[in-house]
Amino acid sequence: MSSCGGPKIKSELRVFESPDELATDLAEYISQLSENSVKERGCFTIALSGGSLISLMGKLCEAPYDKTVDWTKWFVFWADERAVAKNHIDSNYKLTKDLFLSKVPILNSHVFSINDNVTVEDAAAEYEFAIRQLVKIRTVGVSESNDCPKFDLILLGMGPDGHVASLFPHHPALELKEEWVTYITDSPKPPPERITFTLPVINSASSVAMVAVGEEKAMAVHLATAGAGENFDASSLPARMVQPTDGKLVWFLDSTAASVLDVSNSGSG
Ligand SMILES: O=C1O[C@H](COP(=O)(O)O)[C@@H](O)[C@H](O)[C@H]1O
Repeated sequence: MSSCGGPKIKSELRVFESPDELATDLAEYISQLSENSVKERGCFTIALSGGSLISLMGKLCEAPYDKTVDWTKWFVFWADERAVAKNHIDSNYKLTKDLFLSKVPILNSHVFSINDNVTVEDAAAEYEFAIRQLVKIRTVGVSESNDCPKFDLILLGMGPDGHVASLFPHHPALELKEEWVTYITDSPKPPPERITFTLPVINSASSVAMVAVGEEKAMAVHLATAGAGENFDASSLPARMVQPTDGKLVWFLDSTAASVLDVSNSGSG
């Protein structure tokens, strides 16, 4: 692995020869954060996305983590979900259930999936309400700067267009300041209806991990992590708007996703 501090945005870049090496380090990283949160707060709140990220979490289900992670202290959320039934192939919940949740002993009552039986508008409102209740009892922490929920870790994938969760380039949802969870009905990537965390929630997390593999992500990775000119339109690249206020941002990249990284951004390896 080579590692370097990101440029203008306070972040760490971890670059791996292969997705397999990335997955090994990602499992260790998540396990360490879990251990720290359980020690400090008695629980670990993690918000997941969909896509390729979930298969890259597979090593967490294997030794030693299957035994060493305190799974009973985990509370699982979704940073975004597609408006499809939970057994639909496009469901982020189904993906996570099949590849991760079915393999580790996380309590069912600690899994906060998004309602697939109501409209996206209602599902977003219901999800925000549920998170507000968990913030009140401090299962989910709270940001001191803006009263937003402070998840211990938000794991994000990124599309080749730079979208994160279901926040797409130039979409008005990128501007939301008060809402914690919102919905969209015009996703450029199918399915069109989705529910998503807003940027204030993502940027209030204690840790955000951005995971990207594959050459088709290389340009978006470069633009999201490089220093940009004053005229750069941030809303053209939502991944660039992920800038935790008090938390830490770590990029996990394979060598192909990192292939266009600005060399002037690379620090010690
Ligand atoms: O639609 C989505 O896409 C992104 C990226 O997916 P990937 O397969 O290109 O890694 C994902 O992070 C998001 O959760 C999902 O809904």
